[in-house]
Amino acid sequence: MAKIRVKNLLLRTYIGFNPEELINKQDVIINLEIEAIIPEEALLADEPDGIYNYKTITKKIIAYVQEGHFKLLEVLTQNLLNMIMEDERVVWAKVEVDKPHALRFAESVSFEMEAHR
Ligand SMILES: Nc1nc2c(c(=O)[nH]1)N=C([C@H](O)[C@H](O)COP(=O)(O)OP(=O)(O)OP(=O)(O)O)CN2
Repeated sequence: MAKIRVKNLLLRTYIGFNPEELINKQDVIINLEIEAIIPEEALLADEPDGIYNYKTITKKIIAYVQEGHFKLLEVLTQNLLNMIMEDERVVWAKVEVDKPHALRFAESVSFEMEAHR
């Protein structure tokens, strides 16, 4: 078992339900923690066959976030978590999505959600 961390993935998307948020993209910062099974053969052979490839899930998330429209931060967070858990090799995952300047007097607001098998 191994824990993978993808740190501070900075993307732009439509996030929020205020009128101006529906038409202007904003930054979101995504942090992922993924515990996945590592095949013994991959470790012994130092070969990528059968590994949980962190690039694959990161690219999928980038495309999904950049092409999507989300009114609620919790919906975006939950959908990313669901996407990660679709892979049977993932035993546990945590997703945090940060929305900088979401509130006038706060640096940011974030939602954090986790799931396990
Ligand atoms: N549970 C959630 N609550 C809110 C979400 C959300 O996604 N989940 N989103 C928003 C708004 O989209 C936005 O992030 C903040 O709202 P806003 O009213 O504009 O906040 P301000 O502090 O800027 O409000 P002012 O009245 O201008 O001070 C809200 N809640």
